[in-house]
Amino acid sequence: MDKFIVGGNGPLTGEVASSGAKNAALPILCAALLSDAPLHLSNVPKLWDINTTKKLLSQMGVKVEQTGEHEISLDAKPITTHIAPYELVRTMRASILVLGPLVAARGEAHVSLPGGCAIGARPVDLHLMGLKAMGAEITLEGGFVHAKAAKLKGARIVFDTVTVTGTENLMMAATLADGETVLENAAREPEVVDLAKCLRAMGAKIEGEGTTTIRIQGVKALHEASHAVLPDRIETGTFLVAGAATRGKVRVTRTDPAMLDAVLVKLQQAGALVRTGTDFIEVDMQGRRPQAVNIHTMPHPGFPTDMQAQFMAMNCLAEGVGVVKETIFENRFMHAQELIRLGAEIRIDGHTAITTGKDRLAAAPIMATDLRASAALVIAAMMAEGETVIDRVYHMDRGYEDIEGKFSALGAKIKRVGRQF
Ligand SMILES: CC(=O)N[C@H]1[C@@H](OP(=O)(O)OP(=O)(O)OC[C@H]2O[C@@H](n3ccc(=O)[nH]c3=O)[C@H](O)[C@@H]2O)O[C@H](CO)[C@@H](O)[C@@H]1O
Ligand SMILES: C=C(OP(=O)(O)O)C(=O)O
Repeated sequence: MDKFIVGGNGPLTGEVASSGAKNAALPILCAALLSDAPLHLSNVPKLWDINTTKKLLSQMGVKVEQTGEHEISLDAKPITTHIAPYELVRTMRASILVLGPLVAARGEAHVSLPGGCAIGARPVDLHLMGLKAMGAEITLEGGFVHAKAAKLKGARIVFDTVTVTGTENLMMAATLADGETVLENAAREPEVVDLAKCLRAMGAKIEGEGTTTIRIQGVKALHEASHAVLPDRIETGTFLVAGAATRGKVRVTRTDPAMLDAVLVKLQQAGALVRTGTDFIEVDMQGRRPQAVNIHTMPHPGFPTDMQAQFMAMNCLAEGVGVVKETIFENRFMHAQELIRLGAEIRIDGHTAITTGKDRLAAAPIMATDLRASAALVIAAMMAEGETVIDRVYHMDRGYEDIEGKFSALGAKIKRVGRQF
């Protein structure tokens, strides 16, 4: 199993380019199932989750062709099966995103239930509730969701909780339903907007993405299209926090500052000078120690749960006390125990983590428990004295392209041991 060896270093400085967004690319790859015509994608990041999705679609009979380093063309015409097996789904929860497109376009889907994961229970009841409202017959058996519908019907669906992949699944399903579907209390994440943009390029009729009400008029069929995946705001935010935590100056290019409003406010509160242009963001700590910040995770445009762990890492060596409240997932503090192994002072009280900034952290063997926890541990290890060994970095490979290459370009001492990705 791969490990990272991370040496403590001074301020990170320099420039890195953002890759395409994992959380936009995954639903967009699944959208290919909606059509018998090819879908050509660019700016697709090189990640394990993308490989898993390619495998999942290929084993269904979809023709998946890597046409360039970051380009993929898909053709779902030759599809032979509508089964998403447990072996693939258990390694990537986002596999549930094949459910809506399969029922809508192929009339049937057998998708393994994803189950819980390191950050929480993560049920998919709202995905199923929406498909039922659209007329699908749903049964659960042997750990699988079986969904059937000769033709889905438009419906008004009110989410009682904001769900990103739930919104995406039902938006995709609705593109081919009879009549109008209205999604109320829909997720407003930029990745939902990017999916709508891709679906529209395929011929779907969608309005209101990026607001809490999305209207979809079903069409008979979708056609050939091309789409460039939007930049990864969480990857961008991770490099910016690493810059701030190490008292450095980091610029991330090929990004969009408008997607990171809540994160940039927190970086400013931490004491960073933040400069933005149309496609870059720069943080500059001017050598200063960061101030601890308080975080309250919320659906977009609130502070993203996927940035919570990285800010907690920064708070460990910051000036003062930082209170982090996690409201999206019930178990997203696994990184805290590992940060404590590096000498951090963190008290967990239910869904709140209270960090008191220390003067120093020191290296220790630690273990990554999920994707963003891994990023937090790398940031903390860069601030710790000595060489930290981080185990189970396969979590990080799920969602960060060439993470050690990009951190090294900023001056980090990070080395992978074991198999290369
Ligand atoms: C592939 C992808 O895009 N993953 C993102 C997506 O995950 P994902 O789409 O799985 O997260 P959701 O937005 O669905 O989850 C939000 C909350 O809703 C609950 N819920 C969700 C669905 C459901 O049917 N019932 C239910 O109760 C969840 O348990 C959670 O408490 O959004 C999360 C929240 O921004 C991010 O952390 C993930 O990175
Ligand atoms: C939680 C995440 O991803 P997933 O929903 O794929 O587990 C994430 O991207 O931080």
